[in-house]
Amino acid sequence: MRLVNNTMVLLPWISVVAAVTAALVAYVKWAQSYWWRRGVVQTRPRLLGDLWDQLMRRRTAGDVIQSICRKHAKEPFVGIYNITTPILVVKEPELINEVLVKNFKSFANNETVIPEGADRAFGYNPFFAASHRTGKKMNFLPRTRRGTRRRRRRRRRRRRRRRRRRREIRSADPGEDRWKELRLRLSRAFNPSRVKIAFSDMATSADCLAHLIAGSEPGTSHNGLLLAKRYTAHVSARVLFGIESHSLEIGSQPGVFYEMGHKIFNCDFLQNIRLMVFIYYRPLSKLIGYNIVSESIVDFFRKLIRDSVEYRHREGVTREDFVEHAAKTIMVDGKVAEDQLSKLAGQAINSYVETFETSGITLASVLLMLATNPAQQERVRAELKEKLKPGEPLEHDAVVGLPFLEQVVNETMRLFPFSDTMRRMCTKATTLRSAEGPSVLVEEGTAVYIPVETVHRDPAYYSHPEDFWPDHFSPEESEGRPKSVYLGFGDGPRQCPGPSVLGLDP
Ligand code: HEM
Repeated sequence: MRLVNNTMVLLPWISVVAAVTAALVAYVKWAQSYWWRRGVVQTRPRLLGDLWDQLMRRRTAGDVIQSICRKHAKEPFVGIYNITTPILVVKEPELINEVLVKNFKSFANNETVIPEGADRAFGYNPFFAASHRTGKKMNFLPRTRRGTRRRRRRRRRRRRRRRRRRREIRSADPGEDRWKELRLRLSRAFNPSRVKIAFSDMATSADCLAHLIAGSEPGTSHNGLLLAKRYTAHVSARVLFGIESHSLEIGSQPGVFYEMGHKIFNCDFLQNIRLMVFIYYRPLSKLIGYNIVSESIVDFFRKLIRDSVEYRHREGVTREDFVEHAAKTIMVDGKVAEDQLSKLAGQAINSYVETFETSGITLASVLLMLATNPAQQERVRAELKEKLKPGEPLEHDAVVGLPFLEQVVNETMRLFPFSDTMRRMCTKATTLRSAEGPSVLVEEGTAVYIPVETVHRDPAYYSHPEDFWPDHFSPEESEGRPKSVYLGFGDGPRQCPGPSVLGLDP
């Protein structure tokens, strides 16, 4: 009797929970039919979308998207969902070129934009900076005629969603071309004389690395990733700050520069949560704050800049590098202007990250590929022996003239691209038309993903897609291959400036 009474009391609550759950599921399923409603082939997402495995860190985004693309091999684009947010994955090379290069105006931003000053480090990185927007009001969809009450309600909901999306983009975008300004600053910082000094620093660091390896006990095995990152930490400290970091000294620990670089990407629990929120639910980032890089790292760089600027001012030392640029900005009447220091620390962290992490991982991958492919390693050695004179200092021109080594680096980045998925944001509504297939109207505020790993391993463009085969980049094999199917450094106006600042052809 009591059991029946209890059930009667709970029944309304159970009904409410069941109704709310049903409504929620119905909403999610409706939202996840966005592409289907527009006639675009889409996945059959789970309740939490297609990128759930990436969120749970079970698989990389590149891997998840590659599986989806292979399932829909014939489609020029596929619709997927991050929970309920629609994303368009563009696979056809001509359309990739359209998104990255030809129609840059419509895809001018990366998916993630951090407003200036919102993050103490990444708010100063061109990658996260918004580019110019036209400011015109967009007509997202063709106007439909008067319909039933249900249709009108749907249209109203759609309009509300669009307004929300516009607001989101505008609040992240200060309205000016901040991206252009940051790119310009970067290219000015790396003028030819600056690159010459940087190259001699790299050569000195390479000598230190060679000494470290030669000085180890016979039979010692080295961790390739650790060695590569100790090298890039050494180079970055010299090139950017003119400091001898000791990260390549025999028998010593990797040093504080290595530790700092490591800490930026291996953040603590709280920073990890901020990072997850930042990637998956950005509106919340505005509430809890971006600041993905921890305060202790910013403090380290703040102190480094202050001490270096003061030291150089005291001793009359000049050297064309980041510290010199900092000194021009923050030295006022022989004193450091503290209010500018945090901004410069943010810029320093970005410059450090760009050299330490990307180049370190790429170098480690090259070492791994050469170690596991002795025949290709032999070809690299033969080229080095032929072109470089033993005992002579390493020269920029000599290194640039090593075509097989370049093929090896390109092939490594084909198999292990630093960015396995490039993520752009539609900044101006546009229609993407595939050569022979369907078209899609991409609305402002829709994320467009380029599946780099998928195109890099497409047998239509690479004869040995899953193997390490540097001849993929020989002049004969490269001939006729569409440019957009190799994206080691990206493409278009937002392409990585790294190779060009070093005088290389990206
Ligand atoms: C092997 C080393 C490197 C690799 C593999 C690499 C890779 C990349 C990739 C894939 C992108 C995205 C490009 C796009 O969205 O189209 C990028 C962007 C960028 N890279 Fe690199 N990079 C490397 C080294 C460097 C270096 C040394 C610098 C410093 C000069 C640098 C500065 C940047 C910047 C500032 C961006 C953002 C560009 C923008 O959005 O305008 N990178 N990099």
